[in-house]
Order: sequence, then structure tokens, then C-alpha cells
Amino acid sequence: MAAACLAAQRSKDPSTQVGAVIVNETDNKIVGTGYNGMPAGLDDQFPWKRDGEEPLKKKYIYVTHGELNAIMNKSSADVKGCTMYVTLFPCNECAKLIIQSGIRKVIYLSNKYEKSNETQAAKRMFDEAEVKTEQFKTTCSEILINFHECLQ
Ligand SMILES: Nc1nc(=O)n([C@H]2C[C@H](O)[C@@H](COP(=O)(O)O)O2)cc1CO
Ligand SMILES: [Zn+2]
Repeated sequence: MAAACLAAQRSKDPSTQVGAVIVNETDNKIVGTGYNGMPAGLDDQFPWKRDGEEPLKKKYIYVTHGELNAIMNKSSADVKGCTMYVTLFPCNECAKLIIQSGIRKVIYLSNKYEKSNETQAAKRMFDEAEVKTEQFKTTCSEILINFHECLQ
């Protein structure tokens, strides 16, 4: 989950940064990472606005979710049987991708949009498809990365 949080920090979304890391079933090796961002090559031309009347002027219609990017960036032949660590509970569209890609477990950090239709639909699909969902629990509240120590 720490790796997912680190990936999230690369996101340019000013309000919600989402990171996702996929690990394989056999030895928990990382086989994909991603974060939410505009599709490649569009970065500077598209809005990060979240409010307003016009959908074309808001981010939602354009942004690629962290989960989709993690699946697209996979380094293995497929992600069947894998687990996804993600900093925010997936939406309905990502739930479809996760299910269809063969990922069997989703471990999430936040579920701040729990009441939204997208999250409820995602949960319903995961339950029906028997993809396990579990909130990440830890007693560790932070991981400090010290570049100077890493240099030694
Ligand atoms: N699971 C998710 N993965 C994601 O990558 N996202 C992205 C889409 C937006 O860029 C941002 C949410 O923006 P906001 O509505 O909190 O300002 O997070 C959103 C969700 C929520 O379902
Ligand atoms: Zn999504």
C-alpha cells in the first residue's frame, strides 16, 4: 500500500490522487503500478476542474483512473489471480476492468465515496464476481523515505 501511496503522489489531480499497485499471486511481486492522470500526450490541455455545469470543462470525462493505468502498465503476460492495492475504492468502470482482467482481490485504503452509485455498483459487481475486497489495516502510520540514507 505504501507503493500505491507513492504512485499516487505522481498524480497531477489537485483534489484526489489515486495510486494502484498490482502484485502477483505466487510471491507478491509487483507486476503493475499506476495513478490517475490524463491520457498520454494530453497532460497540459485538459482541465483538472471538478466543479461547474459543463462536463467538457471538467476532469471527469477525460481522466484515466489509477486502476486502469496499473492494469495497462502490467509487466506480466496477464494479471490473473493477482491482488490490487489501491488508495481509493474502485469505481464501477474500474470494477469491470478488474473483474475482466482476472484480479481476484482488491485491498483499498480510503472509501470516501462509499455512498456514490459508482462505488455501490462496483461493490455489487465485486461481490457477485467473488472478487474479494478488504480495507487496508496497519498499525504503521507513516513511512519516511530518506534519500540521504538511501545514498549511503
Ligand atoms: N477509484 C478511483 N480511482 C481514480 O483514479 N479516481 C480518480 C478520478 C479523479 O481524477 C479523482 C477523483 O476526483 P475528485 O472527485 O475526488 O475530485 O480520482 C477516482 C476513483 C473513485 O472511484
Ligand atoms: Zn475507476
